[in-house]
Amino acid sequence: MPSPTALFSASEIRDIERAAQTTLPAGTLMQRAGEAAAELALELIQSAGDTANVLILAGPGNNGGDALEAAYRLAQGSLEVTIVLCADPARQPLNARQALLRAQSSAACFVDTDLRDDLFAEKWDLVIDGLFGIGLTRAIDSTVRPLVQAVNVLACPVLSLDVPSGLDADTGNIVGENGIAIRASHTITFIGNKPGLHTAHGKDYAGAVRVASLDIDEACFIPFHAELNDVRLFSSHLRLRMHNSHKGSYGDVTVIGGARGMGGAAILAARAAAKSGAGRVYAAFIDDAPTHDSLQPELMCRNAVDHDFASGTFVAGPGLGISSTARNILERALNAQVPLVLDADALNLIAADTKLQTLAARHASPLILTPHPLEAARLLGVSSATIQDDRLAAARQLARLFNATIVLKGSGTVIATPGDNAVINTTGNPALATAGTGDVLAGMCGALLAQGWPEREAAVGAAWLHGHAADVLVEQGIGPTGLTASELIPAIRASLNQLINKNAQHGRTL
Ligand SMILES: NC(=O)C1=CN([C@@H]2O[C@H](COP(=O)(O)OP(=O)(O)OC[C@H]3O[C@@H](n4cnc5c(N)ncnc54)[C@H](OP(=O)(O)O)[C@@H]3O)[C@@H](O)[C@H]2O)[C@@H](O)CC1
Ligand SMILES: Nc1ncnc2c1ncn2[C@@H]1O[C@H](COP(=O)(O)OP(=O)(O)O)[C@@H](O)[C@H]1O
Ligand SMILES: [K+]
Repeated sequence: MPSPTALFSASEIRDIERAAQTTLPAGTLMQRAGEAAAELALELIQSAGDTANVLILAGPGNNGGDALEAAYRLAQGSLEVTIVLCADPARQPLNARQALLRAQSSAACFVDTDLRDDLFAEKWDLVIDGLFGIGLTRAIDSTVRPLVQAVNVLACPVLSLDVPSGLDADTGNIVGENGIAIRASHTITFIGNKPGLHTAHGKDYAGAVRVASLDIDEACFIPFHAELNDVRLFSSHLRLRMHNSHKGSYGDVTVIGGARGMGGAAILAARAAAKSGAGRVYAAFIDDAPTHDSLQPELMCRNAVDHDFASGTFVAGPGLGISSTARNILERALNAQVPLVLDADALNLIAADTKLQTLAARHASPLILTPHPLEAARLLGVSSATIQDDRLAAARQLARLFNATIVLKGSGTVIATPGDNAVINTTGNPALATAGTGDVLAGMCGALLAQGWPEREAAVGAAWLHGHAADVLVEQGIGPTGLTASELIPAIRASLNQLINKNAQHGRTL
């Protein structure tokens, strides 16, 4: 078993599969996949009793073979198993053809796809989707499309095998132009976990993901290049405070931003930095600075032009604007050899200015960039659709270009650092889709850098905590609708303290 958080591309899965097959009798992996799928199916229909009605859709390739193996097993008991075979048996791969023969020998009932209307008038307790897996190369065509549409409006659980049919396992996008995909409530994915189940459309289409490694020998697993976020990735920095410490022990953060009309963005980032543990926080405003933040008077508010850029950690961008003053202040920050987080308009200014690009790429201290897809698109000179087409590739490309840690935000935030595995964040939800939550994330990254966390751990830890705080708030009924960025900040503080306390060894600072 590889690490439970490892993610593999479809081509890596095929390599592992090939290595495993050399030592196993033909059809073994498919039989194991069918067995694991049948096991989960039984869990999902537990409440429906022994006579539950299960509809199984089997496609033309090995994914269909997995479905037929599952059908064969489920039909051994008292369940009503109905199979729709969307394949010409003469063209099935050998193992899938064997699986068909076994399913045909069972009590499962085969129905014709033409009987679709009757089919979907039935009440199903579970649908198993084995139409297509990682072999889908083009949009699901008109023969299967109506079946997918019909499944997607059913109220029962839908279990996809390996990947929801129609979803790209590498990118989380729908395969092909005008493609369509099954929206599953559960996905059982084989051999190893896949990035496309966790980013872009992945979470919406895959539902709850379970990995069945099919008992493949550990030696067949190749090193992985992407992984799911996990507290273990940053836990060594979740340290209790030394008693003999002072504000200088936890670093200074300066947020540069807050141009006229956008002062709130800088304040949100600064408040988030303070509540994520920075020792001192400055809010350096591009235009007129307020005397203070009356809700958070600890913040030191001042005009950016008067600020000293020689030391501390900087978060440039929240509400920065794109004025020439903003540009010149940003240049000063890029020239200073200080840890730096770049967000929002700092990224837009850099995208439009080759000198700033060079300065950013040459920045010798820790550097984190936190673009959303449109900002990433501007930095790479492409459209945001191109970024979303392959979020992992885009984040990795930006990491190489700027020799920095990139946090490509959105559903399944991707964190990429040169020379290291890309990480897909697992926490967070659409409550975060509201103005200002990105400013909060940038402030958090700054605070963790200021407390001495390395850039990758700061980015990965900030993304995890930011999402976790939103998850906790939604559980409490504060969101998803109407959660505000301000409300997120105290929840982040609570999550951070909980993690630190949980991680502390018998109250000792290690
Ligand atoms: N091998 C093993 O040991 C194991 C494999 N495993 C399982 O195998 C899955 C991969 O199987 P796979 O490679 O056969 O591909 P799969 O996803 O079934 O689809 C390919 C078929 O679809 C067809 N097709 C493609 N696009 C189409 C379209 N738009 N519309 C219509 N047809 C289209 C394509 O036809 P063609 O492109 O040749 O015309 C071909 O017939 C994997 O996800 C996992 O579930 C597990 O059992 C573990 C062990
Ligand atoms: N659907 C979602 N699921 C998870 N996280 C999300 C979702 N939508 C937005 N977020 C998170 O919310 C934040 C939004 O940041 P951003 O778009 O920069 O907003 P703003 O600039 O208004 O602060 C990011 O951290 C992003 O990952
Ligand atoms: K499938």
